[in-house]
Parts: sequence; structure tokens; C-alpha cells
Amino acid sequence: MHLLIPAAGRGQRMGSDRNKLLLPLLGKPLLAWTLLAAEASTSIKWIAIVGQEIDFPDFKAILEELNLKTPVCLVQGGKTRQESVYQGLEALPETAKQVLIHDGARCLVTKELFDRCSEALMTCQGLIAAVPVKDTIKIVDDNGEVKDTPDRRQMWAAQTPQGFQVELLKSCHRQGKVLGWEVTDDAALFERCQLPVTIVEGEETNLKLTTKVDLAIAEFILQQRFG
Ligand SMILES: Nc1ccn([C@@H]2O[C@H](COP(=O)(O)OP(=O)(O)OP(=O)(O)O)[C@@H](O)[C@H]2O)c(=O)n1
Ligand SMILES: C[C@](O)(CO)[C@H](O)COP(=O)(O)O
Repeated sequence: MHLLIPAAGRGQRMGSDRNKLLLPLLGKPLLAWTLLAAEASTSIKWIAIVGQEIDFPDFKAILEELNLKTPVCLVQGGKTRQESVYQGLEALPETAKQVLIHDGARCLVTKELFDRCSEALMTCQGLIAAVPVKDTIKIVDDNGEVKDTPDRRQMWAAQTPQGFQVELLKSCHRQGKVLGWEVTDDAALFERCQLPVTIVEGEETNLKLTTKVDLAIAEFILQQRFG
């Protein structure tokens, strides 16, 4: 299985002075934990980290330190996550028929989740890891007034990995580019093209490290796992 790791963000919500994936977390850069989970999976055979050129020296240093068996290449990212994934897709080898996409920022992912997604992708066109929402969700208008309370039983929080047949996802991305669609995940492009997206049970601990509090939670979880 081929894996793309979008890692070209700036970490603005983290309030950090550099890419949050380079921040230390229990003695290793955040991105190193994501890579180690991919390396530990039995299905991932090729990895591309999609990043900004300014971060490449740090990414190379991480790769040197980890000395992974899985081949890893670096791909130039774009201004948005959507653009970064597009560039990553263009950089896939021609032999790649299926692809998993996993945010570098979701560094608590497990090897089991990677393998579950790889296996499920053998029998579907597109999938996302997701978990049922635990909170009651409100639809709110621009004035801060609650307009609706959707049925929670139908609501799932999208995570990554997200997995797709490569040619289908490429054509969704191209269509999105032509029509100016702006989305926050790849499944949304698939949905807009009326292609089916299947749910794979995600993990409650598979957080996207977005703000400083997430760093503290992640450190606690990693300490429980590996400490
Ligand atoms: N132009 C971008 C923006 C984001 N990402 C990646 O997409 C993932 C999810 O994005 P997010 O958590 O929003 O990361 P940032 O964009 O870094 O955060 P922020 O929005 O707070 O700046 C991250 O692994 C991030 O590196 C990317 O590859 N290219
Ligand atoms: C892809 C994703 O992680 C699924 O939850 C999420 O949509 C990324 O969104 P962000 O807006 O870039 O944080």
C-alpha cells in the first residue's frame, strides 16, 4: 500500500513558530511518531511526506534518525491541505493502484488502524476512518443562534487514514480544481463526485494535534502506550 502524509501545514492554531510536526513530543518530533506507526504496519510499503521545502532539511534529519525500512520520498506541498494531497497524488508511482492518505498531525494513529484501512480498501472505492460523535451537535447561524440539533446517531467525526482507488481520487481532485471546490478532506471530493465512501471504525485516540492542549493529551497517551 502507498501512503501519502500531508505535512505541509504551518500549525497556526498551535501558535508555534514553525511547522507543528517538528515540535518535540515525548523525546521525538511529532512527525516521527506518525512515521513509526506506518513503519510498524504490515501493509504500508511506500511513503511520501508532502511538505514545504523549508522543512525538508528537518524531515531528512528525522528520516536519518529513524532509519526506516520502508522507502520514503519528499514531495513539495501546496498552500492548502487539498493542494498538498493533489501534489502527492501526482508524485505516486504509476504502479500505485490504491492509496492511503494520513495527516502527519495525527501522530497517535496505530499500525492496526493502517492495516485495517489497507485491508478494507481491497473491496471498496473509497473509505475514511471515523468515530461516532459523542457530543450533541448544534447547527448555528451567523448571529450565534442555534438553528438545529441533528440526530447524533447519523454523525461521525472524520479522521485519517482515508483511502481511495488512485485513478478515482485523482479525477475527483482534478474536477475539484477545475470547479474551485474547497474541502477539508479527500472524502468530501469523492462525495461531491457521487462516489461511495465507506466508514472504517477509527480510534478515539487518533487525535489531530491542532492546539497546545492536544500536545499534552498526546504525550499522556504515548506515555501510557510506550512509557
Ligand atoms: N498546506 C497544507 C496545510 C496542511 N497540511 C497538512 O494537513 C494536515 C492537517 O492539517 P492541520 O492540522 O490543519 O495542520 P496545519 O495546517 O499545520 O494547522 P493550522 O490550520 O492550525 O495552521 C497536517 O498534517 C498538515 O501538515 C498540508 O499538507 N498542506
Ligand atoms: C482530514 C481531516 O483530518 C479529517 O478530520 C481534517 O479534515 C483536516 O482538516 P483541517 O481543517 O486541515 O484541520
